Amino acid sequence: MTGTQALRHHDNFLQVAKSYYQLTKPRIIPLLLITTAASMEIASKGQVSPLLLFLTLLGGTLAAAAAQTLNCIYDRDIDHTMLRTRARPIPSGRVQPLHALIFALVLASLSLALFVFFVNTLSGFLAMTGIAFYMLIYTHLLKRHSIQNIVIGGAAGSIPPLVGWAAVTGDLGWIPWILFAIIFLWTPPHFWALALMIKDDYAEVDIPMMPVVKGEEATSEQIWLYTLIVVPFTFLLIYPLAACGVVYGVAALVLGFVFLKKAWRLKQNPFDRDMARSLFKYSILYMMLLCTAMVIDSLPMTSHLIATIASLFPCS
Ligand code: HEM
Ligand SMILES: CC(C)=CCC/C(C)=C/CC/C(C)=C/COP(=O)(O)OP(=O)(O)O
Repeated sequence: MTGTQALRHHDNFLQVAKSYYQLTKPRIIPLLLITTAASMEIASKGQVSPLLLFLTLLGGTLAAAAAQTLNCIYDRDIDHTMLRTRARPIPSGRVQPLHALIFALVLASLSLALFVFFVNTLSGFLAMTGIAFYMLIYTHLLKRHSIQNIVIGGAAGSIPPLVGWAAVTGDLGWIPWILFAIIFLWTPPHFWALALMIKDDYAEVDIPMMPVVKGEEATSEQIWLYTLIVVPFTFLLIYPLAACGVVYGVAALVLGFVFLKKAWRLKQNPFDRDMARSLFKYSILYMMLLCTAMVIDSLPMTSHLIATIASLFPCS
């Protein structure tokens, strides 16, 4: 092989690797992992073993990547029509659906093996349930047929904290189910804000997303209602569950206030796409910071620090 041929070969390999990477919709995965990590830190009171954390996040990454790849195969027809998704690897012809299917099966098998052999069976079972729910319930049954598609489908994206909790404790309880519910209730404001921005795209492919079927006013009203429920819901982790403390409490209060303010402003201006964009972006920041606060709150160092500060202000 000449030098030029070797270089071309190398470039081709990089292009193929990039296409497979894009099949996994990699930008969404970090937030799924942050919710998993937050749950693990709460479950272990901030003392999760770094190896268990690494293995669980790796297994979660592989499962989420498999789920997204399967979704790319199933939705290749509508992805081809929509502007936002047209350049994805399958609709643009860079990856054959059969090759993508093999890739997804390999990722899912690696994830299951990793969970079962190095973490535990329950976490593996939950991760596989996440893939199955996302594909069968959301992508197949609901996405193209029900206006409640992302409300019910949101359960798939809410499974990662259950995986994290199960990885640490081997079972489930109230706290992980409340984490599940927080993400479940957060999903409609997260997604419908985006759907308001790109309503025309969904209308073109006959996907019954809320803004297409019910219009901007009803959607922004629904966004407001879900935000109104999810923000108070986040405080259940403090009372009665006592899973989080003051750091999380302050974060949930401030972050929740801004979330409500943005949702309220959108309700007042349902046709303003900039406000919808602002709420969509904020929804991601909200979940990221809320989970980060859970992690900080659960670290033993934080409770020591708070105890020290409290001792400086003795009350008689
Ligand atoms: C049924 C539930 C959900 C639906 C339908 C949904 C839908 C979407 C869509 C269509 C996008 C735009 C992606 C793109 O431009 O390619 C997006 C972005 C995003 N979603 Fe969701 N989402 C859901 C749940 C979640 C969950 C549970 C998380 C994580 C906890 C999440 C995290 C993100 C992030 C981080 C982005 C931004 C990606 C970027 O930077 O481009 N989503 N979501
Ligand atoms: C535990 C585990 C493995 C869970 C996996 C759950 C999972 C992959 C959730 C992601 C939800 C999501 C970002 C949906 C995108 O909607 P869409 O597919 O309609 O987006 P699109 O319009 O961009 O294709």
